[in-house]
Amino acid sequence: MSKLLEVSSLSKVYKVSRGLFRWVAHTAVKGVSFSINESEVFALVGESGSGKTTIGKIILRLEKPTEGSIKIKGIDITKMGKEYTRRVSAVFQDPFSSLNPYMKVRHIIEEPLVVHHIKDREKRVKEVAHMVRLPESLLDRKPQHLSGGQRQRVAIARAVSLFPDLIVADEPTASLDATVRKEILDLFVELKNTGISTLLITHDIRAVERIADTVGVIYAGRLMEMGSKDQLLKDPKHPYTKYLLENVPAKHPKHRKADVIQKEVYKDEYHEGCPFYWLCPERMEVCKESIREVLSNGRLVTCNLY
Ligand SMILES: Nc1ncnc2c1ncn2[C@@H]1O[C@H](COP(=O)(O)OP(=O)(O)OP(=O)(O)O)[C@@H](O)[C@H]1O
Repeated sequence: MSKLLEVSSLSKVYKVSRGLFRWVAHTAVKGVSFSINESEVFALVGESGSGKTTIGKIILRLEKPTEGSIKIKGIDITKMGKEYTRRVSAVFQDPFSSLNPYMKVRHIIEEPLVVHHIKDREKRVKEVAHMVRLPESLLDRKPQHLSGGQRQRVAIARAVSLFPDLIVADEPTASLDATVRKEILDLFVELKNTGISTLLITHDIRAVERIADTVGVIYAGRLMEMGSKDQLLKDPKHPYTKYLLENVPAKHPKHRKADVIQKEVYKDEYHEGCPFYWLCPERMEVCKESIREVLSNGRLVTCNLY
């Protein structure tokens, strides 16, 4: 498989206001590197506030990185013009707010084709509607007359209308019920089989289990572990990955473990040490000061235990 997207040493520091004329630096992403192959579903999984969306936004060129670079097929994305929006598209969590309520579905799907001066648009709209299993009879409706699942199909149809190389899908199923969620997730596998890769951004391990090929686990802006889905789910190495897997929401709340992750750990004081230090059952003194990245056979573990 050949490499499609290469993210190298990506960092993002936000300036956060702390009152009048007072700003503090907040590191949302720190030294993250990974690559996505052609026809691959790469899942970036982590809790709320871990930096997943920020990485997605940087890949979509909606945010600028503080450090690091991103290349698509070897070309730096900052050197690419409008062509980049043809190659990389996005699907967001809430299709209702991301779709124009005043436009008919066919025009929503057609919009990127107009921007890129594509001919034969009517044919292409029908083709992509078929690809995402959106009945043609819905093309003349407006988003408010569709169900949540149908709206997300419209958002995906628009995202694939230019046959991109990559879709950045940020929590694409978070607002859907369980059955529709599975159907929408399976769509990304079908798209993969047509050559479209997906970066799935999610906090949901079950979504990862269902469709990912490769998984990156992110915590407090750092990539803690990365490997194939089987490696990661069957043989997790990092104590944080183990924590995440042990805390996959149980079907009934009374079977869930206590949520021990405290928001206070998202502080910037442990610059060079492990951000999971205070919660890690296997922590060592050295983890306060430094953290080691071990890469072997494409599997990464950012932990002093290895
Ligand atoms: N524009 C911004 N200014 C300042 N801080 C920000 C900004 N955007 C994000 N952050 C902070 O950066 C960190 C990472 O946020 P991000 O949205 O990337 O996390 P996430 O893992 O996607 O979480 P969620 O699933 O809740 O969106 C958080 O601490 C967040 O508060």
